[in-house]
Amino acid sequence: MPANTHAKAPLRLGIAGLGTVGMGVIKIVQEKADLLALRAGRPVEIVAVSARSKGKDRGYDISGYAWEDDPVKLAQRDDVDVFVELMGGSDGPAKAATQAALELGKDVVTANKALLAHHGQALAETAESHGAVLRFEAAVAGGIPVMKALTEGLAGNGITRVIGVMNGTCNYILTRMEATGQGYNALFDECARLGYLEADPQLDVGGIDAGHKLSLLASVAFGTKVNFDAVELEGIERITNQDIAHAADMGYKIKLLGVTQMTDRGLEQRMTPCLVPDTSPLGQLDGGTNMVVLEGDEVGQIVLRGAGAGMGPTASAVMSDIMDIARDIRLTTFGQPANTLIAATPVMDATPAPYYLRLELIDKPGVLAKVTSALGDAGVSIDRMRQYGQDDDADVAPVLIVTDPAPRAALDEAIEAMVGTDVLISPPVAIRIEKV
Ligand SMILES: NC(=O)C1=CN([C@@H]2O[C@H](COP(=O)(O)OP(=O)(O)OC[C@H]3O[C@@H](n4cnc5c(N)ncnc54)[C@H](OP(=O)(O)O)[C@@H]3O)[C@@H](O)[C@H]2O)C=CC1
Ligand SMILES: N[C@@H](CCO)C(=O)O
Repeated sequence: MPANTHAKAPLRLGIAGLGTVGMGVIKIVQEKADLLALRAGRPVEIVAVSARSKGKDRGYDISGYAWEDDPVKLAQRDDVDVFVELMGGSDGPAKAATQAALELGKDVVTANKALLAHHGQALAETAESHGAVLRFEAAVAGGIPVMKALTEGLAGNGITRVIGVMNGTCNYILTRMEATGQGYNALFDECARLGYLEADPQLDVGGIDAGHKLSLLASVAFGTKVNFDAVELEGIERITNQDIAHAADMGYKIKLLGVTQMTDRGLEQRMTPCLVPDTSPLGQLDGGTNMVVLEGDEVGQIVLRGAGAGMGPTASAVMSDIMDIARDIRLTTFGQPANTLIAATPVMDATPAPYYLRLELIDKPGVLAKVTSALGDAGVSIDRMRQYGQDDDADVAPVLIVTDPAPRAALDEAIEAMVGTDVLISPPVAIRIEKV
C-alpha cells in the first residue's frame, strides 16, 4: 500500500452484477489498487458481491469477497459504503437494491440507463433527502466522460444543444451496411453473434437504449426532470441499403442521432435516424463508437468521441464516479439539486428541417404530379428530386425527394395524402436532415 493512504478509512464497495461491467470494475480495483489509493488518498476495496449464479467462473478471483444472493441484502450491509449496481433492468432487483441503499444513506454508482430514465427523478430525490449521492457516468456513452464534461467542465455554460450517436450497435449496423453492402437482417445477426446486442435487442435497434441516454443528458444539460416518455423515438429497422446509397450519393450518412435542445416552445428530445453531412465528425463516426457533441453558450462546440460500451470503457466510467466518492467529491445526480429540476413542456413536433423522402411509386403517367401536389398542398416545398432507373422491375419507379425545411407534421400530412392516392408501392421512408 502506498504511503499516506492509511490515514483515511478504505472506501468499501458492494458490487451487484458480475457480468461484463461488474467484472471490469473488479479487474480495475484488483489490478490498480495502489494507483487508486494514491489518487483517492485512501484505499478502495471490494467487500461483498452479488449475482444470480454463485458458482460461475468469472475469470477473476472473487473468493475474498462476501457473497450475497440477494442484491438488496448486499446494498444494506453495514460494511458497504458504496453500492455499485451493475445488474441492469429498469425495475426488479436493480431498483429495489438501489432504493434500499439510498434509504440507508449509502452512496450508489450505477451504469443502468434504463433504471435512471424511468426512475431517476425519484431516486435522485431519495438520495438527496438521505444525504447520499447517486452517480451514473457509465450509463451514457460508456467510456466517454460526458457527465463530467457537462456538470464540471461546462459548469459555466448555458447548454444550447446536445447531439450524438449513443448506441454503438446501431452505428455498427449502419456503417457496416454501407461498407459491406450487407442488409440490415444479416448485420443484426452478426451483432448477435458478436455479443453486441442488449438482452432485449429491441432496446438497441428500436432506439430505446439511446433514448434512455438522451433523456439523462437532457436533464443534466437543461436542469429538467428526466422525461423519457417525451423522447421522440424511431429505430433503424426500416433503413435499407438503398437509403444508405442514396444518402451517400447526396453527401450524407445515416445515423441514429440523438438531439436535445431547449426551444421557446419547450424541450425537444429526439432519437431518430437522421442524415448528417458525410464530412462532419458525426458523419465520419464508424463502427461501434459513440460521439457526443455538446454546445455551450460560452465554449461553443465540444466533440467527445470514444467507446460507448465494453468491459474496460464502461468500468472506466464506473470507476470515475467511485473515485469522486472516495475523494469526498459529492455531486448531485443531475448537476443541481433534484428538487430544483423543472418539468419542461415536451415539444413533440421537432423544429422544422429538410427531409429526405424515399418513395416507391407505381410507374405510370401522372404519379409524380400526385406526389408533388400532396407535398405542395401540405406546404412542403421540394429542394431536389431524382428518379432512379429500375432495370429489373419496370413497374416500380423509385423516387428520391429532398425537401426544404418543413415541420414534420406537414410532411406527415403530405405522406398521408400520397397514401390516399394509391400511387405508392410501399410506405414512404422520411428521414430528417440534421444540421450538425
Ligand atoms: N456492457 C456494456 O458495454 C454496457 C453496459 N451498461 C449497463 O451496465 C449494466 C450491466 O451490464 P452488463 O455488465 O453488460 O450486463 P451482463 O448481462 O453482462 O451482467 C449482468 C450481471 O448482473 C447479474 N444479475 C442479473 N440479474 C440479476 C438478479 N436478478 N440478481 C442478481 N444479479 C443479477 C448477472 O448475474 P449472473 O452473471 O450470475 O447471470 C450478471 O452478473 C446494465 O445496466 C447495462 O445497461 C452500460 C454501458 C455499457
Ligand atoms: N447496447 C449498447 C451498450 C452500451 O450502452 C450499445 O450498443 O451502445
